[in-house]
Amino acid sequence: MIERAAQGSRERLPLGVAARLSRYLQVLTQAKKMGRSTISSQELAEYTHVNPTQIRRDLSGFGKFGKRGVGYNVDALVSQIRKILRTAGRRHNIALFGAGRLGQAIAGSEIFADHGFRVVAVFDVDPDKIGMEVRPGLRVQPYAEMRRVIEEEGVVVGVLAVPSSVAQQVADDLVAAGVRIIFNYSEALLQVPPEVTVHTSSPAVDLLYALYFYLT
Ligand SMILES: NC(=O)c1ccc[n+]([C@@H]2O[C@H](COP(=O)([O-])OP(=O)(O)OC[C@H]3O[C@@H](n4cnc5c(N)ncnc54)[C@H](O)[C@@H]3O)[C@@H](O)[C@H]2O)c1
Repeated sequence: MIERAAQGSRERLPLGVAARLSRYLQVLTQAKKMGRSTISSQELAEYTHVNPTQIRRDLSGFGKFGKRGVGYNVDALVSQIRKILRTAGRRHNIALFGAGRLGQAIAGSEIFADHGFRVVAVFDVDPDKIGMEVRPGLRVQPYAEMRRVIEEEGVVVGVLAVPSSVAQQVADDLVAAGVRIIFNYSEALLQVPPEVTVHTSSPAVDLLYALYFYLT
């Protein structure tokens, strides 16, 4: 059903559906890394906290991949969901702001590597950090260069690993540079125009969410 609604049109998926598909994709990618070839809707439910009926409904368009008693074929489901989320075969370039403790950890790790995300630029204002190699082949660039680099590299996501006090300014500059997705690690409440999406990552909030399931 979702497949039919999304394929062949530029129509957007409802936010809830897109969010659930992303969660299924996350679990499926982990399962794949662990060498699993099939997964049941019951297991997907346990890992995503989405109820199995909802999962089966969401994935009803993938009927031929879901076999009773066997579950879904992980590879097939990953590629179908990527197609629907329009991430199949695409590379999404990320610019990271702040090369401090968190920024260096992000740049040096593979946390954004799944699903085609790649950190292609890192910016800082601290002269001591500019030029520093955060990953082989990736050096910290001066913040003043952000606009030019964003255009040249086709950056679509800005990740904020800067102090909260400067996060709004960086967000404003990103919006002015045409970036429409901001992943915010700082605690600042960011004001952005409606066409811009801000995702704030907070381990404490994620833990609260986990606690909610534990307590009920
Ligand atoms: N959500 C999380 O999981 C999580 C975890 C750790 C830290 N944080 C937050 O991430 C942010 C960074 O934390 P940290 O420990 O790495 O701090 P840090 O002080 O080590 O690093 C911050 C870096 O930002 C740079 N910076 C300052 N202004 C800038 C600007 N305008 N443009 C680009 N770079 C700029 C600084 O020079 C510094 O290198 C903080 O807001 C912190 O609260 C979030």
